[in-house]
Amino acid sequence: MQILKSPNSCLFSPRESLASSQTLNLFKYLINRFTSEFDPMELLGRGAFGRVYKAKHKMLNNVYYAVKVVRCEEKSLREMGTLSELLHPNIVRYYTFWVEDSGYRNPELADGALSFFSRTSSNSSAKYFYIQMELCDTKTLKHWIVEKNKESLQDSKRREEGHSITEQIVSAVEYIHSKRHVHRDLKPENILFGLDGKAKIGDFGLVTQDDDGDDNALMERSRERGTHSYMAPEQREKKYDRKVDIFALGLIYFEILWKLSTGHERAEVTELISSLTDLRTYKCDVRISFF
Ligand SMILES: Nc1ncnc2c1ncn2[C@@H]1O[C@H](COP(=O)(O)OP(=O)(O)OP(=O)(O)O)[C@@H](O)[C@H]1O
Repeated sequence: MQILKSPNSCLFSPRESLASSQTLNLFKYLINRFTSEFDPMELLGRGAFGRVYKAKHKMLNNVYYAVKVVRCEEKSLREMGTLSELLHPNIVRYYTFWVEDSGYRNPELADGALSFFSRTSSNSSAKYFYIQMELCDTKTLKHWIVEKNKESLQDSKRREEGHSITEQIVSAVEYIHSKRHVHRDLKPENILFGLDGKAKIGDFGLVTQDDDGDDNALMERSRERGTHSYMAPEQREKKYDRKVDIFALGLIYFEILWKLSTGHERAEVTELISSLTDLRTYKCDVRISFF
């Protein structure tokens, strides 16, 4: 029997050598699952906490995903926990997640040494979540609104498409609330378009639990961030509930259908929606009465 000599002078038979190379591959896979399983193709975007890559699955033909790489923190755990519970055509689909010791970075993908990776590199114990999600278009509802604002407001296509997009978002928010979650950061930038053309709510980084069963109870919450311009007045306080999402939806609906050019127009709309606090519901009659 031929005996192989390993670099560290242990002796391996061919069978042992095969077993050890398989173990090594498994080890490499566990350490670098992202690059073992996927070919990272493109940096799709970066947020305050992470980066999102377009990645091709190595073993599947023409199957692409969005993989978000974020530091392991409570916020990202909350995001994954919620996403894993949700399955809806208008919510960015989550597949799975895993943890690695380092955050992927590739200068060839315009992925410079900026942001959270370099900031955290001094912390050798930092771990990273890799969240495998449905790949969407990089153009969000924000882009859609900016494009439509360049066109005439009389454009009937804006209304037609706008109503369809609104219905899809409302359906997703209803579903999120039915699962007793509050998104808390609804805004056009967080509404993506799937490759199937459907509107999809993403970025569940601020998601929280709604109250347990009592629709009228207001939960005591840590006063958390969100996006100021879409935030319901009560969200700046400690007690609020899912209606904060309906408030943001109301503003988004206005922006989808109308060009809010000035701060004054925006303030008027915000005031109108605030005055409807008690009516904030998904019901069509309220949505129609906005106009
Ligand atoms: N599933 C996806 N498919 C395609 N692009 C995506 C997907 N998810 C995110 N992106 C892109 O990556 C960018 C960064 O997303 P990410 O959720 O990390 O940041 P963010 O929305 O700015 O949130 P944060 O509030 O955490 O900073 C988004 O703006 C979007 O353009």
